[in-house]
Parts: sequence; C-alpha cells; structure tokens
Amino acid sequence: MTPHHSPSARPDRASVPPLAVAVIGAGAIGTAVAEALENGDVPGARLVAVLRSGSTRDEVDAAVDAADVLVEAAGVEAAEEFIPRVTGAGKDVIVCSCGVFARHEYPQDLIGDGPGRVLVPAGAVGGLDVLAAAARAGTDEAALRHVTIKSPAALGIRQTLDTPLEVFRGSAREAALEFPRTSNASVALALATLGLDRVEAIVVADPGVQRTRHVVEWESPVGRYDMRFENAVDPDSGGRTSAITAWSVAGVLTSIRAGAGPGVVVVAAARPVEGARVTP
Ligand SMILES: NC(=O)C1=CN([C@@H]2O[C@H](COP(=O)(O)OP(=O)(O)OC[C@H]3O[C@@H](n4cnc5c(N)ncnc54)[C@H](OP(=O)(O)O)[C@@H]3O)[C@@H](O)[C@H]2O)C=CC1
Ligand SMILES: O=C([O-])CC(=O)C(=O)O
Repeated sequence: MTPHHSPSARPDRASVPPLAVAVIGAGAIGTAVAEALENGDVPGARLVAVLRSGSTRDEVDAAVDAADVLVEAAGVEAAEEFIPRVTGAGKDVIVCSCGVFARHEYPQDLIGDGPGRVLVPAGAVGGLDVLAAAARAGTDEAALRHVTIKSPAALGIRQTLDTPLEVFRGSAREAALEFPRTSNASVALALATLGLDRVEAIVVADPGVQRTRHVVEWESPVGRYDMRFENAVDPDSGGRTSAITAWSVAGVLTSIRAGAGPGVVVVAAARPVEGARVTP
C-alpha cells in the first residue's frame, strides 16, 4: 500500500524545542533523573532546575515557570504541596510519591481542576500496560495482588530477623498509609487498574535479600499474569529505592516528548529508537 502522507502533514519534530524539566528533590531518584537529563540520556528533554527542601519560594516559583513538566521525587508531604500548585499552574507533574493519593478519597480531590496533569510512572515495577488493558476489559471478576519484599532496614524494621516476616497485608491504600516511603508501586498498580481499595498489598521483610523483589499477580476472565521483578537498589537510598525508578521517570519524559505513552515503542526517522542510548 502506498503511504498517503504528504511531507507537509508531518510535524517537523526536529524544530520542537526540548522539553524543559524541573526536578523536585535531590535524593536517590531526583539526582539520578537530573544526571540522566544532563548526560543526554533523555532524548529531547533538558534540565532547567533542581529544587531541594531548602529552596526558597522564589526558586520554586521560577522553577515552575521555567518548566514544561516537573518531576516530584521528594516524598508524600512534598507531593501533597506540589501537585495542586503545579497542576494549577497548567504544568504536568510526574509523581513518584503517588502514595499521596492514599490520603484522598479520589485523586481529583488533590489534583483539583488542573489544567495540568499528574503522570504516575510505573516506577519500581512494570507491566502496567497489560494490567491497564486487562482492567479495561472488565474489573468485576478481577483481582490484583502486589507483594513487596525488601530488607528489614529498607522497611524501617529494627527487629533482628532470621527468616522472612510478613509485616503487612491489606489494601494498597492501607499499605501506602502505613509504609509511605515504600508502597508507591502498590498505589501505581492500583491507579492503573482496580483502585486503591481493591488491590491487595503484602509487605515482607526478608533479612536475606540484597535486591528488592516485587511480585505482581493478576487474575480476571481476560487473562492471568504473574510478573516478578528483582531490582538493584539505589546505593544512595539506604536500600529502600529500586534504581529502575529513575529510569522509569526518564521513560515517561521521553514519551511526553514523543507524544506517546510508555508501553508504546516509538520508532521514528531521524530519532533514536526508544530506550536506545543517545550518542552525543
Ligand atoms: N513510584 C515508585 O515506584 C517509587 C517511589 N519512590 C518514592 O519516591 C520519592 C523519592 O524517593 P528517593 O529519591 O528514594 O527519596 P530520598 O529520601 O532519597 O530523596 C528525597 C529528597 O527530597 C527532598 N525533599 C523533601 N521535601 C522536599 C521539598 N518540599 N522540596 C524539595 N525537595 C524536598 C529531600 O531533602 P531533605 O533530605 O533535605 O528533606 C531528599 O533529598 C519517595 O517518596 C519514595 O517513597 C521510591 C521508590 C519507588
Ligand atoms: O523502590 C521500590 O522498590 C518500591 C518503593 O520503594 C515504593 O514503591 O515506594
């Protein structure tokens, strides 16, 4: 079949200015995202600001003004403060601390009327594309379970353990309220599928793990999925944060620039294939 695009119908992507990104939080994820931007690992995006807990009001205002999109990597208190501030200014915010939504009956209660949007990265887990598709096919008979297995220290468990211990079982909402620093992945899975009150979250402290493990199990009439992730942890996070999270954020930024969501492999002329390293 002959393609019938006229060259003029195609957007001239080369002329699109780079996406201006401000990062909120200079901890494990924020630093890794900022470095990825500075090293050219996020095609079509550039770093315009990094906000720290001590940043002044003027610095915050300037970063929100300068950015097309902000990356929140600063914790649920900062997410609570920044989400309405950024979306109200008409900018999008990629929220790593999506567990903040556990504090609100509906996400809209925090986001308000926008016009900016909240974008939740897959973060430490994956497969949100297939799970969201399965949820779209029907949720009445669907069930989703997420098991997080971390070192006791990463979960703030001081007790000395010889064997793995289940320290929590409940809904994703309850997990995020009890373990706000380590249950964001449960909330991301829930937001993509069945909501915060119908996803079962289990947290296990395992003294034997060097890497964080996530097990995601979905069952519904459309399919059964069993996904396992074994993540290296960011050395700057006290064993808490999976290093893949920052790269998931980088993937979202690349997708914004490409105009297609994560889970879509964008292949375009004169641009690197998604995921490919950019040679400067
Ligand atoms: N979605 C997911 O899958 C995952 C989400 N996360 C979440 O992402 C968030 C970031 O994680 P991580 O980088 O490991 O955390 P870190 O604790 O390493 O870094 C957080 C940083 O944010 C800073 N900060 C706190 N409040 C503010 C503020 N108001 N403005 C600007 N900076 C602020 C802190 O500074 P200071 O120390 O001075 O307070 C700190 O440097 C956490 O909420 C974490 O739970 C983590 C892993 C996976
Ligand atoms: O980094 C991880 O493995 C997961 C995590 O802390 C979170 O979901 O908040």
